Amino acid sequence: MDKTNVHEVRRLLHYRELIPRLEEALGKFSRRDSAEVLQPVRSSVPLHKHRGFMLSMPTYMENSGVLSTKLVCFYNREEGSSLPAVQASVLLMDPEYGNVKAVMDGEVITCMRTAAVSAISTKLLMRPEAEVLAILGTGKQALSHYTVFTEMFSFKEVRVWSRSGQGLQRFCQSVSGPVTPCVSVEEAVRGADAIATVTRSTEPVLFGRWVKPGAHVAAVGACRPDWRELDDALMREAVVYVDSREGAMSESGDVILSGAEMFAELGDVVNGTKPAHREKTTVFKSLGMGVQDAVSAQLVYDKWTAQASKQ
Ligand SMILES: NC(=O)c1ccc[n+]([C@@H]2O[C@H](COP(=O)([O-])OP(=O)(O)OC[C@H]3O[C@@H](n4cnc5c(N)ncnc54)[C@H](O)[C@@H]3O)[C@@H](O)[C@H]2O)c1
Ligand SMILES: O=C(O)[C@@H]1CCCCN1
Repeated sequence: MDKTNVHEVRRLLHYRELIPRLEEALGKFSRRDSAEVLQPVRSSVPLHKHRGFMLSMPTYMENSGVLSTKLVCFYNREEGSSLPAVQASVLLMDPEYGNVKAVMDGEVITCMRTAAVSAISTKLLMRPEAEVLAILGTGKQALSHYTVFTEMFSFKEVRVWSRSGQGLQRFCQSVSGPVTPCVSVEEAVRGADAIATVTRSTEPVLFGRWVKPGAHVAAVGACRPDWRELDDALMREAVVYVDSREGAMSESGDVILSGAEMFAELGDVVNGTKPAHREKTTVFKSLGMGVQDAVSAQLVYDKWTAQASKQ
């Protein structure tokens, strides 16, 4: 298999197949069994001139025979820039021979697996009677979060906020279901039961004083140790879950700078070794993990080879 392009990955990847695999992978990761998942903290190279970073995300799942690495560049672009904020490729390798089996587009994988993991955190940590979802940001992640959240849950209202009026308009035109555009973050999140923060902000946009007690926040942006999306009050009041403790300690400004305690990894909740505090305000601080890309790429590869062998 050579280069699998964006359209091919989009055609082959579906949330209904991806979500159970990701949930299983989160559980495996949190067991810290090196035969299940070996995933060192990713390395990061700053691209100062272009206000970006390159991340290298190797992962080995010995028991499943999956060896992969994602290479991803992300940028803190000016608003309105036509250049992409995130570009990625995923390499799948044969662990015995060391050859590359597939190189595939990583942008769709990044969008879908990140939104799917936020949906898993929301499934596990949101109150069952939830009615209102708020999405902060209107970029690629906002779209994938809208798609999977409206597929998985039955919210009565989905609100969205963007600091860019144009972005808000584009988002509302491109989604297939109902959405309420909001002019301020406060208007979007007041009374919301679930909130997804998917911005490129480097300073807090979501403040604890606006958040309904018992709400669940899936915090996806702010992936640098000095970047924030959530304020100290929210971080300290909420029960904080992370994807990886090591990752959060090295990369999450919201965790490091607030001094908030990390209660558990999402995988601990999947494994039943830590409780899901649905009754409390919860934050899931997502940074993204190589194992999420590994299982997503393997799923694409399996479906691609199964189809190719029938032709
Ligand atoms: N946790 C993960 O696994 C993961 C994966 C991919 C991307 N991300 C991060 O998620 C964020 C969104 O990614 P994307 O691909 O949707 O980017 P994008 O560029 O497509 O969208 C970014 C959105 O943030 C808004 N924005 C930019 N600067 C802002 C500011 N200062 N305040 C408020 N809003 C601002 C933009 O208007 C836009 O709506 C980025 O920070 C990215 O690094 C995280
Ligand atoms: O895990 C990822 O793929 C992302 C890419 C962009 C920055 C944060 N992490």
